[in-house]
Amino acid sequence: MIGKLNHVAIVVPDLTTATALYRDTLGAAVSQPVDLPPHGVTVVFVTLPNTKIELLHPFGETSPIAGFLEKNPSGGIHHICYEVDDILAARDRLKAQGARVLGDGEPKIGAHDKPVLFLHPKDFCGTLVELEQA
Ligand SMILES: C[C@H](C(=O)O)C(=O)SCCNC(=O)CCNC(=O)[C@H](O)C(C)(C)COP(=O)(O)OP(=O)(O)OC[C@H]1O[C@@H](n2cnc3c(N)ncnc32)[C@H](O)[C@@H]1OP(=O)(O)O
Ligand SMILES: [Co+2]
Repeated sequence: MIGKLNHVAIVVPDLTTATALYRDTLGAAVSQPVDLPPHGVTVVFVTLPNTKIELLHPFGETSPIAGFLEKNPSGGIHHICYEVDDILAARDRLKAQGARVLGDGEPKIGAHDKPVLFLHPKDFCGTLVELEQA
C-alpha cells in the first residue's frame, strides 16, 4: 500500500540556524520558510535528489509539535511521510486494522497541496507516520 518516501520531517529549535546548516554545511538546496497556519508549523523544504527533508518549527499558540520540541529541545526527527495512491482507501484499511488516525480522520491539504493524514506514533514503532496522496 505505501509507496515512495515523500519526506522526513525534523523539528528544530531555530529555523534560521537549521536552514544555514543544511544550506551551507551540508550543501543542500533549501527554500524560504513557509507558514502553514492550519498545521501549526513553519516549514523549510530541503530538496534532495531522491526525497525531501522538512525542517519544522511551531507556528501559533496551539502547534501539534510544541510538546515534541519541549521534550526534545535540541530538535529531532518528528515524522516520516509515505505516499499512497488512494488516501481514503488507505485510511479505511488502517482503521479496520486498529490503527489510530489522528485528528478528525479527514485528510487536510498538506505542505505540497495534496491531502495528508497522520497515524499515531504508538501504533507504528514509535514513529509518527504521515500519509500523502500521491
Ligand atoms: C503540513 C506538513 C506536511 O508535511 O504536509 C506536516 O507534516 S505538519 C506536521 C505537524 N502536524 C502533526 O504532527 C499532526 C499530527 N500530530 C499530532 O496530532 C500530535 O503531534 C501527536 C498526537 C502525535 C502528539 O501530540 P503531543 O505531543 O501533544 O501528545 P503527547 O505528548 O500526549 O504524546 C503522546 C505520546 O506520543 C509521543 N510522541 C509525540 N509526538 C511524537 C513523535 N513525533 N514521534 C514519536 N512519538 C511521539 C509522546 O512522547 C508521548 O509518548 P509517551 O506517552 O511515551 O511519553
Ligand atoms: Co510532513
